[in-house]
This record gives sequence, C-alpha cells and structure tokens, in this order.
Amino acid sequence: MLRGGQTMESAAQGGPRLAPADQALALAIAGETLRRVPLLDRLIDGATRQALPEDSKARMVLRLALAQRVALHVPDHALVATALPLVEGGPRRLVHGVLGTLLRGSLPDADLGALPVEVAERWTKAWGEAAVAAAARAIVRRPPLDLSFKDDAAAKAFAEAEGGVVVAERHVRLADSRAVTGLPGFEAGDWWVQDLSSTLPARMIPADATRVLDACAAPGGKTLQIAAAGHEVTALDRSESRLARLRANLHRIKLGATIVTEDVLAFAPAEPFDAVLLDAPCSATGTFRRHPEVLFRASPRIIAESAELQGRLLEASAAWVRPGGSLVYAVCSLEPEEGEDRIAAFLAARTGFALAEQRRVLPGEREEEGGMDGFFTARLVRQG
Ligand SMILES: C[S@@+](CC[C@H](N)C(=O)[O-])C[C@H]1O[C@@H](n2cnc3c(N)ncnc32)[C@H](O)[C@@H]1O
Repeated sequence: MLRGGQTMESAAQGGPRLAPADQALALAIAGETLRRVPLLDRLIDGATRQALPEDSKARMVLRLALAQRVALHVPDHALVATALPLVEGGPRRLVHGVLGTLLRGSLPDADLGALPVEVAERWTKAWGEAAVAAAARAIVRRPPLDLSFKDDAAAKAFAEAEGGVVVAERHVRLADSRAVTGLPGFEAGDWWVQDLSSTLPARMIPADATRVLDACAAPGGKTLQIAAAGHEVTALDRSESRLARLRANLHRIKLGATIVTEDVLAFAPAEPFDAVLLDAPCSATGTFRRHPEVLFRASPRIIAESAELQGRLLEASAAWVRPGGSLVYAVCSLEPEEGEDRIAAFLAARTGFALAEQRRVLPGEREEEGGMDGFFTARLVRQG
C-alpha cells in the first residue's frame, strides 16, 4: 500500500490466499501500522545509528512488528518470530538488533495515532490545529456502526431494542462494531450500513423533487436513501461491477431504481431531472478512520487530478437539472480543493446557478458520540 498506493482491499486481494483468521490478523496489523507510521518511525529512528531509508524493507518490517506490540499487544516472542522470516537473507541481524533494543525498553502502550506528516501540515493550513488533533485521536479509535433505515419508526424500535442511538432521522448509531449480518432486520432489508456524514447529501434533496438522478451511484448507499424517501431514482455509474453491488443492495432492501451503466461525461438523458446528486469520485481522505491507507495515497498530484475531473463531472451534471431544480454535490474528502474550491470555481465560471446550502464536516464533529467521517456537500439551485 505504501509503495504502490493500493487500497487495503485490493492489496489483500493481490496477496497470498490466507485462512480467514490469518487474513483478519494481517489486515489488522497493516491497518494498525498505517494508523501510526510517524510514531513508529520515531521509535525506529531512536534505536538506529544511521536512519534507515524510508522505503527499506527493514523499516517496513520494524513498523509492522512494533505496531503489533503497541496496538495489538502481541507477545514479543510472537512478533519477533513473524518479523524475522520476512528479512531472511537480508537485514535480519539489523532488524533483530533494533527490535531487541526497543522491546527491552519501555514502548508507549498508548493508543496514540499519528497522521502522515504531509497530511498533518496540509490539514493544519486548511482547517487548523484542533481539527488535526481530533483526526489524530480519531484514526486510532474504532468508529461506531452507523445504519440507515428505510423507515423512521423501524429505526426508533431498533435503537431501543439494540441499545443504539437515533442520531438523525432514519439513522441509528451502535457504539460497537458487530457482525452486521447477525443484526435483526438484515435479512428483512430494514437498513444498510452508511456513515452519518454520507447521509447528508441525500437529505438536501428537496422533498418535492419527483425525478432524481444519482449520477455516481454505486454501490448505492445514497440511491437507497433517495428511493426510501419516495423519489423516483435513476442510478447511473460507469462501473458494471460496482453496479452489481448496487443491484444486490436494492434487492436486499426491496427498493427500486432505474439503473444506467454510462459515463457521466457521455450521458444524454431524454429529459432533465428535478434534482441531480453528484457524489463524485475523490481522494476519500475523509474516510481515514476506516481506511487509513487513503492518507498515503492522496498526494497533491492525485488531489489536483481528482479536482480537475470533479470540475468536468459538475459541468456535465449541471446540464441535466431542470430550471428551478437542485444540483447536490458531495465528496467524502477533507481537501478543500475537492470541496469548497470546486463549488466556488463552478459558480465563478458560469451563471444560472446559485448556492442554496453548504455543509463541511471536520474531524472532531460529534466526537463524544463517536465522530463522523470528513465530508463536504453543497446544494445549488438552477435559476429559472
Ligand atoms: C464516491 S463513489 C459513489 C458512492 C455512492 N454514491 C454511494 O453512496 O454508495 C463514486 C462512484 O463514481 C463512479 N464514477 C467515477 N467516474 C465516473 C464517471 N466518469 N461516470 C460515471 N461514474 C463514475 C465510480 O464507479 C464510483 O462508483
């Protein structure tokens, strides 16, 4: 992931086939390492005479071993026994020596997270130190399990029965992550998993909008919300495999939508929509609590490329909004270039749209209730 910019999911698929318990442990070690790389590097650098290259195998293996000790409380003999074979025929002596020194000393047992240095600097400039400190706390905290419900009464009854909290209309938060398939209402299709932040854009769609286009729809969290709210949804995405997941989700929740496999940039609807939701592809840095690897992938170049594409997708989607209708834009990103700046640039470059509402979610929001993913969403109205 650090070298190739892969997601955890694709890295796991590309690796060797492991038994489920080993796969879960491997993912836990990788995730806990990514949640505290600068902290682990400080420990490693404090125990080596010459700094190990950033990308060296010795540094990678030491990070993995130390994360097991500070975050997963793996016994020393076990983590040494899994680290050394990784450097057999290579820097085995060095890794053994550094690990020995560190494990004999007092390692922080603290649940301290650390954002990659470049991300901390970027976000301090954009959002200030309090948001960065909140993000460092959040990256090592297990996020709650958030469920969106088809029906508000069912949400309230579920919260009461399962010890959850209704944190918004049709939305229940469970403090601890449980196996979702075992929760009541899974088979019946009463709810789906969705972070509270991700529910904000669909809540901005005016109640009187009849025909709604979900322009980057798969795997369908927002499509489900829009359909559950009673709108007629057209769900468009260019990825057939992701649309297969959207179809399966609609089937389980027993809701309907017209599905279109198409590129936003090539789509030509027969008639305009009352509302268009563009949940644009983005760096996804707001989802760092569940996917810490996003912080290492989102280089300034990737963010700039993503922002450029978002500008084009916004222009294309704007053309399908009827006069008086709404265009809702959303990104699960903590980069202003993908959020506030995109909307400002869109409004500066054309007439005919006005900003109706805008919402930014930063790390630290509702922290005592389990927090929220970083997010940005805005609603524009097409003037008639
Ligand atoms: C942020 S995800 C959407 C998540 C979805 N709205 C949900 O709530 O479950 C972005 C989606 O945009 C799709 N996408 C990216 N570029 C596209 C394009 N040019 N045309 C159509 N879909 C695109 C991707 O396949 C991906 O499914």
